[in-house]
Amino acid sequence: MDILDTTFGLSGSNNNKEWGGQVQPALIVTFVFLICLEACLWVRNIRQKRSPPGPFAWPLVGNAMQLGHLPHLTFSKMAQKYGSVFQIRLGRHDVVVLNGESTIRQALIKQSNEFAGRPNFGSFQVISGGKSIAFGRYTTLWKVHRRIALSTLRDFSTANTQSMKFFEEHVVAEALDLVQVFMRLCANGLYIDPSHEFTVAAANVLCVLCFGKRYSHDDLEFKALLGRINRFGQAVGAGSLVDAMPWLQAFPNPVRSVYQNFKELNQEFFDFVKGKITQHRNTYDPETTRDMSDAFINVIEHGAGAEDGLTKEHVEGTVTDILGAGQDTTSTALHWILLLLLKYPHVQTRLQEEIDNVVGRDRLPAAEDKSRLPYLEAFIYETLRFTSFVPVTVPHSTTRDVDIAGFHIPNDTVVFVNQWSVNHDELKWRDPGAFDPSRFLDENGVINRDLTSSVMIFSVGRRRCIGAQISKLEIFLFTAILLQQCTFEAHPSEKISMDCTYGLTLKPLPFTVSAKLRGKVLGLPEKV
Ligand code: HEM
Repeated sequence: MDILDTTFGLSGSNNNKEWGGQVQPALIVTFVFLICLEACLWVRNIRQKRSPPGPFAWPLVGNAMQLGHLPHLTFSKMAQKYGSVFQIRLGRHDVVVLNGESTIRQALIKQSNEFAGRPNFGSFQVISGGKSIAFGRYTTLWKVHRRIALSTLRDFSTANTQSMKFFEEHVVAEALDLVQVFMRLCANGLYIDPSHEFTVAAANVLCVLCFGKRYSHDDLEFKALLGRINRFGQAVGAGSLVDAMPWLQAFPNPVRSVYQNFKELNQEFFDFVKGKITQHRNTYDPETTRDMSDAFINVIEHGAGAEDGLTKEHVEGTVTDILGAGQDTTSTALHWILLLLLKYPHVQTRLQEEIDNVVGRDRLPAAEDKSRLPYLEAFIYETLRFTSFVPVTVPHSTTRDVDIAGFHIPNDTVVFVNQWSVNHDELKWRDPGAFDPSRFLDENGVINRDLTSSVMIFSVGRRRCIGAQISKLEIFLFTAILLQQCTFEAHPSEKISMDCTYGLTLKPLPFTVSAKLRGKVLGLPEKV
């Protein structure tokens, strides 16, 4: 014990004192050297005027400590100082941040190939068994993979009248089930936290598409799985920090624990999907396509995908991606919608009046009613704009040396796209910090399509979300049906807060709601 104390202990060791005497000045000299080096590089970049400007980056951490709890807000402030294209440093990576509609469109649409990459982050390899579309690098194989995912998703949703009807029926069934769950849980005026119910509803729409199966709101195994997906968005940031600063893995710290957790939850989620795909393979019949898993097995393992070089693992990767990317985002959207209905009861009343006038009380709202419900559409767009709940896209990277706004960006530079800055640009939106659905309507109540297409939440260009169309339809149907059937009331003693938790998606803080039936519930169509 004595030996251990004198060899490794902090006090009473002559060795340590000797080392301390040599190491401390050495550390100080190294640190000063690094600062000088950083300063020289920073000044050189500014002089050259070729690299985008940006704040001074500290050795080792760069600007990581300056981003704060809501980085999109920090980026928007920095853009006011440095311009719409600026550069920060995160650990060992230079990161270019793009802000504002014209700059982002210039990069992601006009120079779409150059900005379509994803950084070569180790943490991205952990996702969807390393075969993710959303986190995959921009290669020829990736393009085939994405094309198959997008066309299969369309075949099962919006490709034609028949697929649209199929998709709509499932969403309507899920929305009506949600009404019944709300009625059961809110009986006798009880207030409930709706987050789990929205998560299950959004996940079920995708599970029906992918596995031909939906789950009960009380299914414990499904509940645990969804909890993992929900934590994904929060934990993915820790992965990126570890990629930027690998030394964070060397000692116990909160980022290291979150990253460890991130790896585990990805593995568990991937294993769940793998089990489902195995069941599909065991009962696969090339003559009958039961659901999207069958369709992916068909095209990837037995069709064009295999010829192009896709493997069996791409089937699991695709389904994991679709469930992961689609569930959390859509349920978060529904969550914000409900919170805003509670905060602005007069908006809720106006929406119900519009639905009652156009649809009535004898049938359910349908997709084809959309064009005759402009205030509802305006309300949904304003929710997407105002909350901007995917404030920054998945990180992009450049695929070759490229120039933008007069600045030179080398190949393989990490690029952050600040969608929030587009939706809150004071030059574009009157009073962007106010929630006002009417901003999208002209004096005759007609929706302004130029404005709605300026709302940026699904990104644009080669990496644009593949689920944009189905989630817009889903959000429309859920909102219309819930509002036609129920009135939602906030807890009288609860302050309605717009504060949120930060991750890949911004989520409202927990709140409670009471739902009251407005009349008789219309009949449930047949469910899977
Ligand atoms: C309101 C709902 C949704 C929002 C706000 C949303 C938003 C986004 C955003 C911002 C991206 C990143 C784009 C970029 O990096 O530039 C993305 C990518 C993606 N989303 Fe969505 N999404 C939603 C729903 C869905 C749904 C329902 C699905 C699947 C059915 C889906 C599948 C994907 C996939 C596969 C990608 C990766 C695309 C790529 O890297 O090429 N998303 N989404």
